[in-house]
Amino acid sequence: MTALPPIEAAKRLAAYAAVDRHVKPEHKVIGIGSGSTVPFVVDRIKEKGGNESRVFVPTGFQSQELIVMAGLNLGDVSQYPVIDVTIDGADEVDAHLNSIKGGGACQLREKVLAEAAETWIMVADYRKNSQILGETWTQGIPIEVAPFAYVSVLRKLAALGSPTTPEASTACGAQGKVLTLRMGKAKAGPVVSDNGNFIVDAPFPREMMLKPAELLTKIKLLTGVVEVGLFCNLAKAAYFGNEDGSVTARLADGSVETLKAE
Ligand SMILES: O=C(CO)[C@H](O)[C@H](O)COP(=O)(O)O
Repeated sequence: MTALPPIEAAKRLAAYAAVDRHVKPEHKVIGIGSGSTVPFVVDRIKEKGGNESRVFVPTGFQSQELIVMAGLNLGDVSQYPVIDVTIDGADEVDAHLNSIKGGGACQLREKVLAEAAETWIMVADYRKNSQILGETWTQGIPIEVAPFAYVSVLRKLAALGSPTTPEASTACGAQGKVLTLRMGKAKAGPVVSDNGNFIVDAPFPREMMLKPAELLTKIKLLTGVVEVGLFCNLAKAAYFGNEDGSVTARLADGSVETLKAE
């Protein structure tokens, strides 16, 4: 196997373990998530073969390109509303398999494919394996917002408790991060999602992050919010590649397995 930098190697370990466990020969419709871990998922699926009679459904532009470049059959969730298994990355996963997603601004399509899947699996490196959301992913919950409503949504998120000054953020345990409209890196102006919407990153007080499903409901009810990057009660398992070459598998029933390095 090619030598990779440690974090990339950890991502690959997680992705390979998840494919080996959850993509079964009888699975014909497979969801492919977004981010930098997912290319290893596609590599493994390609390597294992048997894909001629399968269809792969992407969560966004990046995964669509991955599927096409790998020579796999591309499908759409409107053609395949029931997916056998979707494997996706995550920005942080808590002790109960709730997660923050949307670091790549794909959370709307990612959630549609997570909910469409009989089995939804997360893959990540060890840095994402957390107890409480917001511990390591400090920039806030990614929220997809209708562009014309973003100022109104920012005001409502602030009223809900998302801090707008570093002082308030530090005081409430949100690690100094503030409510922000996500801006492009090589583009003037805001990040625009694959669906033409803006992304707001909203940190919340630690006590609110302890109850992610409750927080998700509150944010989702704000007019102008399209989707929230909190994924609660959806995952069957999460796989984390570790620095020592092992993989930690955390399952929905709370059990934890360590898959030893080969
Ligand atoms: O939610 C996502 C994109 O919206 C990604 O799955 C998440 O950001 C994880 O990415 P990576 O595998 O690069 O850590």
